[in-house]
Amino acid sequence: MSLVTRIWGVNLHLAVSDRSIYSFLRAMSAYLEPEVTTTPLPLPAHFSQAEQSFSLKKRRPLFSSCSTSSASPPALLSLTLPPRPPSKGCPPVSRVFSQRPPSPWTPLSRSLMESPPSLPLYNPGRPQSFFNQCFTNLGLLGRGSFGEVYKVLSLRDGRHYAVKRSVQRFRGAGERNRSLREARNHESLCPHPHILGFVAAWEEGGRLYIQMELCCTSLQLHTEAQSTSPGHTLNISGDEPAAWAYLCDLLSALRHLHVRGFAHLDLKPANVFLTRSSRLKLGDFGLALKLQGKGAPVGPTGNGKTMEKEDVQEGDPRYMAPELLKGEYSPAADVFSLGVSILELACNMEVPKGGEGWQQLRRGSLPSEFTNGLSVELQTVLQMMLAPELSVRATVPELLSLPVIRRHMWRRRISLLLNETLLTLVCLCQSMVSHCWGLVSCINLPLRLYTKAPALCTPTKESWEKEFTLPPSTMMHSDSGSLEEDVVFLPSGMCLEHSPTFSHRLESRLSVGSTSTPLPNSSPKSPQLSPAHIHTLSPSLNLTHTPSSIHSDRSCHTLTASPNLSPIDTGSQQMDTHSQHSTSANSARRPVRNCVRPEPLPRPSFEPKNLLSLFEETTSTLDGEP
Ligand SMILES: Nc1ncnc2c1ncn2[C@@H]1O[C@H](COP(=O)(O)OP(=O)(O)OP(=O)(O)O)[C@@H](O)[C@H]1O
Ligand SMILES: [Mg+2]
Ligand SMILES: [Mg+2]
Repeated sequence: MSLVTRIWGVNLHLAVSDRSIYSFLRAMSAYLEPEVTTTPLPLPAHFSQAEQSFSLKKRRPLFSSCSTSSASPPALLSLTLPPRPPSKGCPPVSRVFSQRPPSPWTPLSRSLMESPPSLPLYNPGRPQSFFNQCFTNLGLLGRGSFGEVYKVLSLRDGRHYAVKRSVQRFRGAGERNRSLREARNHESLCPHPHILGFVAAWEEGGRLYIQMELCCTSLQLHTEAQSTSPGHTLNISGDEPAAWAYLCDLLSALRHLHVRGFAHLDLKPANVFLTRSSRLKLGDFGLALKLQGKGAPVGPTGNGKTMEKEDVQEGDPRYMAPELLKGEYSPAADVFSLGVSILELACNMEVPKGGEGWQQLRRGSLPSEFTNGLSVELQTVLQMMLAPELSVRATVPELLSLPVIRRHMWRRRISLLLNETLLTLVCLCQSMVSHCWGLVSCINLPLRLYTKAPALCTPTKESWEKEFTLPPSTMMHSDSGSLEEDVVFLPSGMCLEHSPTFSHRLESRLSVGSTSTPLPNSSPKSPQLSPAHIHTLSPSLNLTHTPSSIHSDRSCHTLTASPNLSPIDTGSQQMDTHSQHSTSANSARRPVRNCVRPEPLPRPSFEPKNLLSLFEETTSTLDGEP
């Protein structure tokens, strides 16, 4: 068959036997030909592989912050955008940091400026970083294009938080200012029940650190976990009631932002977080913009003052409002992004990154094959939010005044109130149980002293640090971070990941001593450290249960070190793993059970013991000693 097609004004005569060439050329000419009725929008910079149409959500490997232990780095990375391209116009990193600069700690938030941590918690004279002195790292929660987020235990107040650290060091003043703006914006937007809590921010070693409220997971991971859960069938009808609830929470967050003159500009399910009571919190203010004048749009259609181009960065193209491509920044962009997010969640569909599907959404036409299953009310609200014209698109106050939204808002408030009350009651019960457990431990103590059993102990932070402090000759000065920085992000257990270069550094660190057992998983590509590996690493390493695990379903081991620990035999190791799994729900509240013992003594198991068994075990152990 002969086909005549016109590309860039040139008529091509083709003998087409392959339909795919034909459809490709048609798609190309449809995109390139200027005589189409509506001019297609230019594509955002991130578009490399454009999805041509709408599709159901694909199943992805499950990864949630509540199951970080099973997440491999590739699975995690597949959920995130590619790293941002290196900024132009600044000297190479090696020149900026050729001489390793001292890493002074600079508080950025009001909270830290007004009450910085004092001695003995933080001592600036010590070689450890501020982070390392004030927090225990419990694992990686997630990674975005800008930062890595870790779950931490604050040694100041004993609570758990999330700490976000910028992946790259600032390359120039512009980048630093942009990064610091995230912290400033976040701080000025808190507190609000639907904004992720901000605690503190500081700068150290050319990186930004933001300490914030710890959430269970992101909305993106939550919905993916639900769609991959057993028994869940992949269908067009998503979860409309949940979509209404999400809409209510996020409209409330957006109202708060917009009233304060901010636009988020990166609203998407990955930047929305879920608390244990399933309350949604908007986070990641990396692209948030303080608009000139309350709610005034920025750009050509705004108040005449256009933002400097480098001040504004491109967000995720899937959720991006069409006018952002023309440089018009306003709160209306957030309404569009919220509309796309709700469409995705309500219809369980894959939002197109580009191509015809992307263009179609920006022309205001919803994919009827997906939206037909939704109620008319939700379809109408989505149409109002996804209107391509700024003047037609509904504002947040307009949406909040709709009777259907007001109705759902009430329902949502009541359901959150119930959830949170229930959760408080559960927490109360848990703390009562743990108090009872504490009493039992107190009764055990005199008996242990009497029988001269080794006291239960967890190596102190000081001993841990001592063990992990290398001789100066072995300190590494690579561009990706000093050894000290990796120790800052030292994984505290089997359930966490390392920064990509961590494992081989740990290996070299361990091989400095008498042990030279290599880490089986120590390649930067597979940096996860299994408990079995940790057990076989070195006689100086031991695993202890700590009572500080946050998620009861994920009892974390803590990698600790002590000078005179004995190697752990495989049997007890298996038993540990077993007991950890079988009693994971209780492990968070259980006192530390494994002990530092002299070499010949067998290591006690982690199983809960009563007074009698403890007495018997101790006496038999002492009897067996030479
Ligand atoms: N407070 C938190 N609690 C639990 N998990 C979190 C928290 N903050 C971030 N995360 C996890 O870390 C991931 C990355 O965080 P965040 O979005 O703040 O990083 P980012 O680099 O700014 O991302 P982006 O590429 O969107 O700019 C989130 O998608 C989420 O999975
Ligand atoms: Mg993000
Ligand atoms: Mg961000």
